Amino acid sequence: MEEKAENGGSIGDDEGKKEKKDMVEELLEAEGGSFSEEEMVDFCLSLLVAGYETTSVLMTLAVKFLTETPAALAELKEEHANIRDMKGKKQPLEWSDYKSMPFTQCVINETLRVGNIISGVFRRANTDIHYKDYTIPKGCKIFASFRAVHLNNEHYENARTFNPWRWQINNKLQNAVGANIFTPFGGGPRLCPGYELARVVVSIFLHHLVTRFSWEETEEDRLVFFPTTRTLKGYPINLRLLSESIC
Ligand code: HEM
Repeated sequence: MEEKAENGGSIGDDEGKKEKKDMVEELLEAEGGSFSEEEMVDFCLSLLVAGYETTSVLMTLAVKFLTETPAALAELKEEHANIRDMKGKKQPLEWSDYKSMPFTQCVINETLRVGNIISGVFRRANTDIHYKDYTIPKGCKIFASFRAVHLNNEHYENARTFNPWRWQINNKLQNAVGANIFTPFGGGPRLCPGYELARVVVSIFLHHLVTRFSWEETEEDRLVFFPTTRTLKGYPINLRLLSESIC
C-alpha cells in the first residue's frame, strides 16, 4: 500500500500503457485521496473476511448437496453441457451465459436456504417496536435468525430437504403478509454488497466443475453450524478430469 502510494497509485506501470486498477489503487484515489491508511486496511480486510469464507463455503455445500441429490446433479450437468455445446470448447463464459443458467440459480438459492452460511444478523431497535404481543424496547439488540425462517416448514415444505426444484414452482421471497422469507444476504441498507459476485463466482465454478470433472466423496462429512456454518472435514472429494475435456 505504501509502495503504491509513493508511486502515485500503481506499481510497475509502463508509461502510456493503461493498466487495470486494483482495489488499493481505487482506494488511494477515492474521495479525492482522503482515506487514511487505517480506513483502507479496514476496507480490504472487511471485503476479504466477508467475501472469502462465505463464497468458498457456498461452493463446498453446493457440491455436497448435489452429490447427495443425483437427479439435481444430472439436471445441472445438462444445463451446463447445453451452454458448452453452444459455445466453442475453449470460449470463456460471458454475462449472457451466466444469465441463462436458471437451474444453477435454483441450486444456489436452495444451497443458501438449507446451508444458512450466515445464520442471521444483529440489529438495534431505534425506537420501541411492537410485534404481536411483544415490545422490543428502543436501544435493545436483537438477533434476526435467517435459519429459523429458512428452515420453517410453514414457509418451505419439507424445509430441511435440499430441493432445488422448489424454486421453479414457487420462488416467492415474501409470505402472505409481505415479510421477507428468503434473506441469505441480509436486507435493507446493509444488504450484502457482494451478493451478485458470490452468485457469479459459484455459477462459473459449477460450470467448470460439472463440464470437466467427475468426483466422489472420499469420506463422510457433515454440516456443522457452530461457531460458523461449515463442513466438519472440509468435504474432501476425489476429482477426475473427464476424458472429453482433455484436449
Ligand atoms: C455466499 C456468499 C455470501 C453471503 C451468504 C453473504 C452474506 C452477508 C450477510 C448476511 C451480510 C449482512 C447483511 C445485513 O446486515 O443485512 C453481509 C454483509 C456484507 N458482505 Fe456478504 N455475503 C456473501 C458474500 C460476500 C462477498 C463475495 C463480498 C465481497 C467481496 C461480501 C461483502 C460483504 C460486506 C462488505 C458486508 C457488510 C455490508 C455492510 O455492513 O454494509 N459478501 N453479507
